[in-house]
Amino acid sequence: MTQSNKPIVLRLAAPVPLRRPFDYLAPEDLSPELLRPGIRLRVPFGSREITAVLMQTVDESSVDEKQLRAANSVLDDEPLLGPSIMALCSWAADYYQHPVGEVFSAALPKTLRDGKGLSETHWRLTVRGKGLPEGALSRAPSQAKALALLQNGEQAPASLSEAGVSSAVLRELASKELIERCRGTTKAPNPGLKESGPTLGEEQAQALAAVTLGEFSVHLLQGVTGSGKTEVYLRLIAACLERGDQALVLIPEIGLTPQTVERFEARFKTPVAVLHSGMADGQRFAAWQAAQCGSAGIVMGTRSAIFTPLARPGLIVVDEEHDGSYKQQDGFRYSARDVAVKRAQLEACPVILGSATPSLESLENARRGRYQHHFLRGRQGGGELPMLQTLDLRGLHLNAGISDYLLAAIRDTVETQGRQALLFLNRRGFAPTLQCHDCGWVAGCDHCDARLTVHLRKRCLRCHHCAAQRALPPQCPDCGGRSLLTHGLGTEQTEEFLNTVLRCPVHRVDSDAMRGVDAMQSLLEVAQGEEPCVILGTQMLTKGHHFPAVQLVGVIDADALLYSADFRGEERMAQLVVQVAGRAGREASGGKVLIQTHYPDDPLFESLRDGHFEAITTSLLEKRRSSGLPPFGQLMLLRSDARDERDGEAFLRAVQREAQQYLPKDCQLIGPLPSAMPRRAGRFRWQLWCIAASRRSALAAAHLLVDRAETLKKPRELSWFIDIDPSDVL
Ligand SMILES: Nc1ncnc2c1ncn2[C@@H]1O[C@H](COP(=O)(O)OP(=O)(O)OP(=O)(O)O)[C@@H](O)[C@H]1O
Ligand SMILES: [Zn+2]
Repeated sequence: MTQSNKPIVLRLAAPVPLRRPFDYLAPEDLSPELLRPGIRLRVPFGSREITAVLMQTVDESSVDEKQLRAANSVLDDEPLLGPSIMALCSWAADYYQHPVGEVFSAALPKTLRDGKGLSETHWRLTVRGKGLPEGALSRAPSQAKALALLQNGEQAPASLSEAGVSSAVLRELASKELIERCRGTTKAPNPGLKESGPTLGEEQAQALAAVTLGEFSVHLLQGVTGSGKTEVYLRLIAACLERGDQALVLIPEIGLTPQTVERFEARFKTPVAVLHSGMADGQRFAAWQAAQCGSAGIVMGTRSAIFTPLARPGLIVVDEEHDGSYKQQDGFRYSARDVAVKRAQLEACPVILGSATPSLESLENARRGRYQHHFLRGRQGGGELPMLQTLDLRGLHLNAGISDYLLAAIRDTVETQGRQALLFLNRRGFAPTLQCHDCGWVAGCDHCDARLTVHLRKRCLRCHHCAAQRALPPQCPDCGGRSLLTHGLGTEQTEEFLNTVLRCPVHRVDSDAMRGVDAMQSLLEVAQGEEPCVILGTQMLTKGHHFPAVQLVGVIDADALLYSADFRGEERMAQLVVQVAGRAGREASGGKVLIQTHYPDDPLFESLRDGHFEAITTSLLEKRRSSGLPPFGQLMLLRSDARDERDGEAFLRAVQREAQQYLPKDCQLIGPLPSAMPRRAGRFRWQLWCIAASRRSALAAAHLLVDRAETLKKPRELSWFIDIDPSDVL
């Protein structure tokens, strides 16, 4: 009992871009028991009304009480977000130095952020239905069956339809007022299996046995493509469901295809709730609700699914943990993989990070004993890993980037053996440069420090860094010369060349050709169909898809990957080569990978050739250690972005000056430096690097930098943000 008449102060996460919670007074005559963290309220904000989440109630506000406004209404009688998600969001807001209200927004689907209520998705008996005398529906057996099922309590439509009850029957019963809709409440998911998996191999069984459900632990499952990692996930999920718990499975952006979902649905009886950014609000809301109420035993999704509340969390899986799509690149810049580890700790459950090519961060955590490291060294079904071979390009004649040797290998694969070849080239378009042969003019972007890429098919020039696009000029705009040359390579050009020399179809897979989900889907169908063809593409090819009939993999320009300005360039290149190589000949043996390079003696290629991914990561980790870069130092970037060329630098320099003396001793500020592309979309970009030797000082430094940046006067035109653990520094 409160003695004084002190009003209750509500501390709320409001969806506004400010790095602090907001205090409000409780709505009048509201029973205090209703004010539980995790409920939503409608509150006045300026002249608007917004939906905010209650973080906690406090006795006293830091703001003068007379200034506090009262909340208008309470939206939920039960918290939508449980204590662990609440704690996760608060942790993430602090760790990533991001406005707390926007972080909480990541945990709620749009429908709920807009203030609408949970929908009534389940069916239950009405009072009338409960009191129905036995045998009353003997002439309608399917209705009687539905009633019998509902005697055990409410049911989700999915489990009713699985039991053979159609929606027509449900409608009929509802019209007789025997059943009604209700909100789903927490229930144990159906642990049943539709099919049992294969007998596990020894290494799989060892990995499985090492994971104890019901307590926090982190496992790094490292296994080449096709080694049976997914099978280990499936067994763990089965054990998790058996305990009455739910499993959360994260998949990279492009790996989440109907095939992936089908594989899980084929194994388990429990519904699989799927969440990704391309879904309509309604679908997303339904999946969120199935996760939150516990009716879906498996929740599967891309990056943002990591914030989905679960009624009974028991296991988290992050597939292809090294994948770049787990890091959000704008707004709330979190890493879903890292958040997953934190979440597992808060939920007291195990988390499995799986990959053929783990990130250096995870490998180092395993080396230090923070993560348990399990290996799957052999491929399932005996399919051998393809042989890797470098092809010395020095002095060789190239056609659209392709050497005669590679062309012969492609011909042999598709025309002689009737198999498929997969070619990797990380540049879309026809050519990255258009130049005038007479005066040397080069087509550049007006808004970026970048050249325009030639897209011959669409007869245009495009900037790959901003939205700029213009028609292909018939002559040089500077001197009027008519001989315009293209330099460099792109997928369009290689596709065109291959079409002239091969009789089989050439499928191009890049973001120009693969617009929409369906395009990728139909390509995968072609690949499954096993007709002889060439599949030519960018990054998009490397992720998790199965290409069973691929016998030859060609990496057209490995050098472009090797010499990147980003300190992660070599790591990415090694991951990429191993990942594309993994697409070859899973079912059949004798697959081959040809890597075209001018530097066949680079030690990195040597290790790749010998199949020593570990030798590469060991030497890359050594390099990182000596330079103090991640995972040995923690990196954060304060980035600015301004229309004026000097503003950004001046602002970051001022932040640096103000922060320097308060900085923890083991932190270092570097810069300000211009970004690798100093001007992009008409704005000048600068960055201030901060490297900290420990997590604790990193957090302190992040607070300090953000605090200074927020208080300093800045030109109106300038914007800034902090990127904690950035995945790219360009
Ligand atoms: N113990 C086993 N016995 C027989 N077949 C198995 C076994 N484990 C997995 N498989 C089969 O081998 C194939 C590859 O397994 P799985 O998809 O689990 O590998 P993965 O490592 O997850 O591959 P990727 O890296 O591409 O995701 C699948 O068809 C799977 O059904
Ligand atoms: Zn541009």
